[in-house]
Amino acid sequence: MTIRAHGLTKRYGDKTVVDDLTFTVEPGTITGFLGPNGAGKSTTMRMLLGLDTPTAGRATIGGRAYVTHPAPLTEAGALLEAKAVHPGRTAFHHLMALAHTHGIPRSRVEHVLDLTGLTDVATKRVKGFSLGMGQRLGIAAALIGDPATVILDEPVNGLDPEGVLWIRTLLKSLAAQGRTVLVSSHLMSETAQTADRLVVIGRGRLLADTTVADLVRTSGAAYVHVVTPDTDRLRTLLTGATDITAETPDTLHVRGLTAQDIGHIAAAHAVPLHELTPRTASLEQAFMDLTHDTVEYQATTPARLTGAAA
Ligand SMILES: Nc1ncnc2c1ncn2[C@@H]1O[C@H](COP(=O)(O)OP(=O)(O)OP(=O)(O)O)[C@@H](O)[C@H]1O
Repeated sequence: MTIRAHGLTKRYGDKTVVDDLTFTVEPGTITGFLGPNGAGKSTTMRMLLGLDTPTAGRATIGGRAYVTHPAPLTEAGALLEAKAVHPGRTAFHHLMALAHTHGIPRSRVEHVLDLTGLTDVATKRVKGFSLGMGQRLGIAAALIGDPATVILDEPVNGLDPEGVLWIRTLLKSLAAQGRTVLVSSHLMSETAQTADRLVVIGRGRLLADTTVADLVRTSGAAYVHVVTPDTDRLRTLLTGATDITAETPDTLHVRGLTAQDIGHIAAAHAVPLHELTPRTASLEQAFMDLTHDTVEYQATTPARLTGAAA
């Protein structure tokens, strides 16, 4: 089932939290939904699921609004932040109650408990659960209807490294089964290890709808590190470069040309090269470059620490 947001907009008073967002999430892929804190990810996900009404625009799953599906839990399962679970209930009873109201058999409850590694604690009360166990229970609930579409808001929150790895494997298997997987995060490096595509937002606006590789390539942070005894000559030959900086007397950092382009040009003009290395920015850097202007709360150094005030 394809998820589509078309011109999706949400305003609270005069604040536009989601601003004319249009994107598509395809089946069989994991799409990472990225943005700094407060970018509007949760609000967008809530609108996809019909929990918030858009001020303008439309959100559809499989061509129709989520709430109009006859059996929504089998169409889309979701983990949203701060999901209320009755603390006195056991994990098993929580899931059974959910299954019961949706005509889902007990065998499916047992299956999702097993899938999320909660079988051994299924009869424990939820109030004794760690953050990670609560998160696993939320994921079990999201998967209970065997949904074609899975929407998870910050699923790795509170998980230890083993849990993070488990989530990654789970998401990959869900996508491999042909499901549509949309997963939000504010952690680029974590998302890049799992996602096929990235939808990046900042202050509610679409900043990129791309693949990980393309994001790094187009972020402007990729360059080629060139070492040559003849930097002056090479500089004059690299007319196609968008930017050339001299790092040391024999080192150039070249943007806008590939290592292959530079190698060919140098060979054609018999300029000796001692090093020719493509260097890409870290994903974290690419993400920060992209979202920098949209971060709500920029860190500033308090005057006290700079010695400006006693
Ligand atoms: N009910 C509401 N009334 C007013 N403002 C709201 C409401 N819900 C969210 N906001 C504001 O909308 C903005 C986006 O919030 P949202 O939770 O969607 O962002 P997010 O990208 O999910 O952030 P985070 O990563 O911190 O969870 C924030 O500035 C938030 O304060």
